[in-house]
Order: sequence, then C-alpha cells, then structure tokens
Amino acid sequence: MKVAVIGAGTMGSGIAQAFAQCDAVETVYLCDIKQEFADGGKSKIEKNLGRLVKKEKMTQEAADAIVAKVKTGLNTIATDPDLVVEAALEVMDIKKACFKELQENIVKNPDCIYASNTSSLSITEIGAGLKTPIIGMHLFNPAPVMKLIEVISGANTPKETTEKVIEISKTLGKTPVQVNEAPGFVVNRILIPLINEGIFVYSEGISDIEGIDTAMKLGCNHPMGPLELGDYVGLDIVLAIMDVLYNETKDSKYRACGLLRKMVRAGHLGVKSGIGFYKYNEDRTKTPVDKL
Ligand SMILES: NC(=O)c1ccc[n+]([C@@H]2O[C@H](COP(=O)([O-])OP(=O)(O)OC[C@H]3O[C@@H](n4cnc5c(N)ncnc54)[C@H](O)[C@@H]3O)[C@@H](O)[C@H]2O)c1
Repeated sequence: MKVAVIGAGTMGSGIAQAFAQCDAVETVYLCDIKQEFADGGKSKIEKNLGRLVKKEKMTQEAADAIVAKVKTGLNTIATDPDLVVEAALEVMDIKKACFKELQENIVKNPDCIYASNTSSLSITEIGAGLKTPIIGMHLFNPAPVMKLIEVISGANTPKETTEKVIEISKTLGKTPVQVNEAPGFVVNRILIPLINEGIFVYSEGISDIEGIDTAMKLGCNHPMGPLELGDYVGLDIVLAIMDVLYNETKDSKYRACGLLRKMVRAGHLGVKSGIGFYKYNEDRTKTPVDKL
C-alpha cells in the first residue's frame, strides 16, 4: 500500500511514521507546501526512531528501512497513493483546496481513498463538490503511539470506504471507533472544553498553572493537567476546535476563553512555539510562565 500524508507538521510527521512502521506499507509520500517543511517532518521521524534505537527497542537497520520508505516533497509527488491522509492546517478552505487539487490534478489512482485527520471540521463539508467523497480518519498525538482512530463518515461517505478504513486502521495496529459526524466527534467534544475550562480557571486566578495541572493529575488521575495538555495539543488547535463547537451549536458553554485567544494571537502556541502556559527549555524541562 502507498500512502500520501498531506502536511508534515506535528500530526503529519507522526502519521507518516505510523504508516512507514507498518509492514503492509511500501511508500509514504510526506508532503508540505515547501520542500524544507516536508524534510523537517522526515527529520522528526528519524529523531524519534533514533531514540528507540538508543533505548535498544529497535535496531538501526529497522529504523533505516522505515525512514527509507518516506519520500518528501510538495503535494504534487503524490501521484499514485492508495490512501491520502490530509493533516494540513485546521482551516476548511485549505482542506477543501488540498483535496480538489489532489483529485483533479495529482492523484492518478481512481480507487484512492481520501481521508482527513481534521480534529473538528465537518467531513461532509470538506468533501462537498469533490469527485470522490472523503472520510475522517482522526489519529491522536503522538500518532505512532496513540492507539485510537476515530473513523468518521460524512453524509456522502460510501459504506465500503468506511469498511476499508476500519480495516486499514487495524492493519496499522490501531483501534478504530466508528463515529457519526458531529462537531468535535467524541474525544474533542469532551476533551477540548475541559482544557478551555482549565484556562478559565487560571484566568480567574483560582489557582496557578502548576496548581491547576497538579490538581487534575492527582484529583482525577489524568496523566497530564489541562494546561500542559493544551500546550501539547497546540493552543491554536484548541482555539480552532472551541470556535467550531461554538459556531456549529451557538451554545455559550463552548465559548473560547479570552486568554486562550490572546495567547494564540501572540504566537504562544505551546510546545511547538516553545512557549504557552509553560516555557520549554533547551534541556527538555519546562517552567510555568507565571513563575518566570
Ligand atoms: N495537534 C494535535 O494534537 C492534533 C491531533 C489530531 C488531529 N489534528 C489535526 O491535524 C491537522 C494538522 O495539525 P498539526 O497539529 O499537525 O498542525 P501543524 O501546524 O503542526 O502542521 C500543519 C502542516 O500543514 C502544512 N500545510 C498547510 N497548508 C498545506 C497545504 N495546502 N498542503 C500541504 N501542507 C500544508 C503546514 O505547512 C504545516 O507543516 C489539523 O487538521 C488538526 O486539527 C491535530
């Protein structure tokens, strides 16, 4: 099987790694709007695998073979995939344009399956007007590790596409859960408002950053607190999902916290920008920004 991953950012590089690690996959096209971005995604895969080699969880030979399956370039290299997984920005127009371009001008395989890794956007709307309807294939960060794939059918997704994607998800060693299209699907409908509420709690001065994260870790047995998790997901993604939940439902319980919007406008996006609720230090430690 050949797979094209569109977007080589946090998710795209992880998804490319997950597929490249799978024996049934011979080639992964890792694509972005600039060659250097695609190459950056591949370097991340090499680094991740390098860590596994160092810990003796994988041989150098096996890591090299996985990396060799990943071909980088612009979207135009994806001419013959069996599956496209789009992981570009969480912006409807960008996603629609990507699929249109791929279906009309790039992909030559008429049986190719087109999937989006969107966290919250309507699969039906992304696929509207396309020759081939799309499906949601929602992996979680870090994609090589996290077991869940939400498989989301849009109004026009053929049943056989859903069945094939469930099969592919299992081949990948993941657990697919079938979800009906709805804003945020299952996980983000519950998780993202929780992170947003954590930001409200902080902005109202109820506790400090470490206090909120410690409370939720020890009080609820969560492996990460809401603020560190927000940083990890990317605060721009958290905001985009809150806005989708609010715009789709007009329910005020989904309004994004003002502090979240302000941080995104300032470019304080969390781990990926080096600062969010924590500052990420060179030595891989992190310091809460209210303690700087
Ligand atoms: N971050 C998460 O935890 C997470 C989890 C699940 C799903 N998602 C979803 O995955 C998608 C990607 O999120 P991310 O966190 O990896 O974002 P990111 O910003 O890290 O990466 C997005 C990449 O897409 C590239 N891109 C933009 N337009 C493109 C185009 N037209 N063609 C090809 N590449 C293009 C960008 O240059 C960038 O490298 C979003 O839809 C997001 O909602 C994110």
